[in-house]
Amino acid sequence: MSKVQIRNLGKIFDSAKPVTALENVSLDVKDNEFVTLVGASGCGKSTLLRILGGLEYRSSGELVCEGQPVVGPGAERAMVFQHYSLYPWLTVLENIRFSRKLKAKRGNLSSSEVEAAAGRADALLQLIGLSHLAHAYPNQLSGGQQQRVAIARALMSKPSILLMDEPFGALDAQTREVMHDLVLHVQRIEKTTIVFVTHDVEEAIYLGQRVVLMAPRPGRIDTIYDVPLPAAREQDMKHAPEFLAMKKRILARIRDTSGMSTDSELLERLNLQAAAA
Ligand SMILES: Nc1ncnc2c1ncn2[C@@H]1O[C@H](COP(=O)(O)OP(=O)(O)OP(=O)(O)O)[C@@H](O)[C@H]1O
Repeated sequence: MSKVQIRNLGKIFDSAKPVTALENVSLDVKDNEFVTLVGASGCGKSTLLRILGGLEYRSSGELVCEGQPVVGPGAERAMVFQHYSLYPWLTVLENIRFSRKLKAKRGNLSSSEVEAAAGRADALLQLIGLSHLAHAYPNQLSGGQQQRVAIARALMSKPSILLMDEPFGALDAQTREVMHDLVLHVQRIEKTTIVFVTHDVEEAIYLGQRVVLMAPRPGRIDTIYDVPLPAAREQDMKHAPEFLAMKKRILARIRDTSGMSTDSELLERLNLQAAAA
């Protein structure tokens, strides 16, 4: 069954000069599927994710999550962004528990639910390997550690859909690899459906069961690739011929659809102009 159904979705930003950020986008994301979105800058990846998260209105089309039309943010959908946005005045554990605490304060949680929530926060801390830093503050953590806390915080309300916008964009290559395996592990045990935006084609193939390639002007879906790798990913798979062939194909298609010129004649002209200046 589809967890997310996107039908003929469009988005026009009504600025002085209207921008068609998305046109006629249709996509089904299955239960427990991991879908990655890639594409040239400005093709509407973040806009699509924000619409899925209910943070942005669509201009046209339909969007259904778990059988319900999306009209705003919802507890079944959680978002993780590139910038960790932790509360600096709260400890790691308090950051993770934050949303539950708010609910409890508002009287929306029974005492047994509060207890269960405390247990879940501890379990999430263990899962992300940061139990020893439970009482540290965000400024005492590395970027990778902060992003692990942000992921745990997003998972705290047990969302069935996790929307991730370049979550590892600011991390170094080694930390990213650790984060990739962590997020795959989380998805396996929590059975979360994940839609993940990235600029990094290797990351998109390693994580995704399908890679959705978008193209700009107007933002649209260009090609959907089924990733031909076993479900249980291992870092070595990045060197497999089918992985490398897919990476090459997707990179070439991004270049073709980006609208940016790599034309040698144009570069030559720039060189001549620079020399004449
Ligand atoms: N608030 C806004 N007002 C006007 N135009 C916007 C707004 N947000 C995004 N856009 C435009 O919509 C288009 C899609 O933007 P979006 O950020 O979704 O692309 P993206 O694929 O995520 O880009 P990148 O990979 O560079 O982050 C771009 O042309 C952008 O300039």
